[in-house]
Amino acid sequence: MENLLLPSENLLPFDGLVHYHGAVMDQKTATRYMERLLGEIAWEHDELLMFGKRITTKRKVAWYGTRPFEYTYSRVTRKALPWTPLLNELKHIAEVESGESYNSCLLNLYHHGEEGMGWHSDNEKELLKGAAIASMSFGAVRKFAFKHRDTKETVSLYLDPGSLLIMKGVTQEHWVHRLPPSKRISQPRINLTFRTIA
Ligand SMILES: O=C(O)CCC(=O)C(=O)O
Ligand SMILES: [Fe+2]
Repeated sequence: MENLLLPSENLLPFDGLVHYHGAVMDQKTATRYMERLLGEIAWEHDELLMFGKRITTKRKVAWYGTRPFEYTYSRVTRKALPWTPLLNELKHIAEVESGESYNSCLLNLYHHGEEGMGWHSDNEKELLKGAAIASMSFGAVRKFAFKHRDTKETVSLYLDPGSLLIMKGVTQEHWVHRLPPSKRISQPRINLTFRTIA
C-alpha cells in the first residue's frame, strides 16, 4: 500500500504535528541497517507492571542514551545503555532530515505481525515537553495509527523500511498512537524512536 504524502504535509487535522518523510535511505541500506540492528543491539524482553503483576512482553526492547539517563515507564525504571556508532549513524540521519536533535533512543523489535503496541502517548516525565520524536522503521511494513483523546478521530498510515516519521508540538498531549497487530505479517520489524531526555 502507498502513502501519497509529502513530508511538508501535517498528517493531523489539529492539535499536533506529524510529518511522514517516507524512506530516507535506499532499500539496500535499509536492509543492511536491519541486519546490523538485529545483531548489534542488546535486545531484551520488556518487563511491565500490569494490574500489579510483572509481565514480560513478546516484543523485545532496548534503550540507549548519549548519557546514562534513567527513564521510568509503566512504573519500571531503566538506565540507558551506552551510545553506539550504529545508533550515531542513524541519529545523524534523523537529525539532518528533521532539523531537530536527540539524545536517546528507544528500540522495539516485533518478531512478526502478531506483536504490536497498544494505544499510548510518548509523554514520560523525563522527556523534554514538546520536543520532536523521530520514529525510524526497518523490516516489515506495518500500519501505524493515531487517535485523538477527545474526538476519537483516527489517522493511520503505513511505515516503510528506512522511513522516518516525526511527531512534534502538542501531539503527545492530544493524540495517542499504536502499532496494531496483523496476523498476515510474518517478517520482523524494528522501530527506533529518537527522543530528548530533559
Ligand atoms: O513501533 C512503532 O512504530 C511505535 C513505537 C512506539 O510508539 C514507541 O516506542 O513509543
Ligand atoms: Fe510511542
